[in-house]
Amino acid sequence: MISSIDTDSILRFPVLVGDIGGTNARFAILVDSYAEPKQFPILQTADFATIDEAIQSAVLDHTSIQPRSAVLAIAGPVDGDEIDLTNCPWVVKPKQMMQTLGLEDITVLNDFEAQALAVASLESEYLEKIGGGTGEPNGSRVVLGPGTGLGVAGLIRTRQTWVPVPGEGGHVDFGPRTTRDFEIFPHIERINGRISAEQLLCGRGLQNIYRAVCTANGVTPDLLSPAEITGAALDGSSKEASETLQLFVVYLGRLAGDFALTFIAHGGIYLAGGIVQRIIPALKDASFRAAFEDKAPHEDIMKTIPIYVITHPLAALSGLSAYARTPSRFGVPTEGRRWRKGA
Ligand SMILES: Nc1ncnc2c1ncn2[C@@H]1O[C@H](COP(=O)(O)OP(=O)(O)OP(=O)(O)O)[C@@H](O)[C@H]1O
Repeated sequence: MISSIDTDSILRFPVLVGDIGGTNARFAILVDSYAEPKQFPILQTADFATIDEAIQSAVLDHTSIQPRSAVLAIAGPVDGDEIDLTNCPWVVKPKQMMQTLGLEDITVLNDFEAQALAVASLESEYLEKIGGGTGEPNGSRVVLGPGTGLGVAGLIRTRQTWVPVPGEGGHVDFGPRTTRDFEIFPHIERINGRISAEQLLCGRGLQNIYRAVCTANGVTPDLLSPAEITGAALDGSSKEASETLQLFVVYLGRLAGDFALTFIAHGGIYLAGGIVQRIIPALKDASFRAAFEDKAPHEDIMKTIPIYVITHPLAALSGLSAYARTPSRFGVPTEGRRWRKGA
């Protein structure tokens, strides 16, 4: 019987850890509790028909180590024995994976829980601080990651353990505030009539803001990908791209401030994913922290809360590895998300 906070949590080594996103999947094997993870090259989910095939040919065929356990983080809700990924056709079928891949024990978590586990365990060398504030070591933390979508998770400390709080915070409503916002927002694409934070704060969000800025200015958009937009903003070659990045940073600051208030996150706000790592100079602009702190009547609290960009290239894998080594350090409920041979 598996209890809701798993007391029988020890994982048998070797442990396969995997961070499976919409576009990329990253895997590593932990041979024992002390060894550094053995990493495998990042693979594109589109290159493999199934996750079983990907693990077999990109991991198991390249090592003599046979993992006994697996901890996998996926972008999508973990419900039932067949788990669909949100932005990818793979279906995770733990019972089948035990047979095809020789695993005895499989735990499936949400990708932002994995980011939260990373926040609880990363060394300071992988954190770049943006502005002031001093984190309280045991204070609540929030991780926000604009990537293919927008992920949000909380992390709270209770009874000597870190408890990740997964959620769907990327889908909260996001409204205009400044005069300029009111000019731009009518041109932002809506989903069922509404603008959620994810419509603005992810790769697609950069494109949405850019197109809306171009429409508001009466110019034809000529930059296509999120990378082109941030590239043209950072090298100053496009006025609309520059404004897009400024707005992106301000909107991210506002939303981060809202979640900091929600959790009273004295432990800090942690920004995850590939986009923030690429726009650190823009996040260092005073407008980002100003938007974060602009939360009357709580500006004084906001000033004390630190913000960090996670610079670790494989942060989620590092969080999963920390969990696999000592699951009891973390309050991760595994009921309905852990499959064991013979259980
Ligand atoms: N230089 C860049 N500037 C802005 N956005 C970028 C840049 N390079 C890539 N992107 C966008 O970042 C998003 C992917 O984010 P990220 O690299 O964090 O991946 P992810 O969401 O973790 O991916 P996966 O779903 O595969 O895990 C895509 O929308 C992509 O277009």
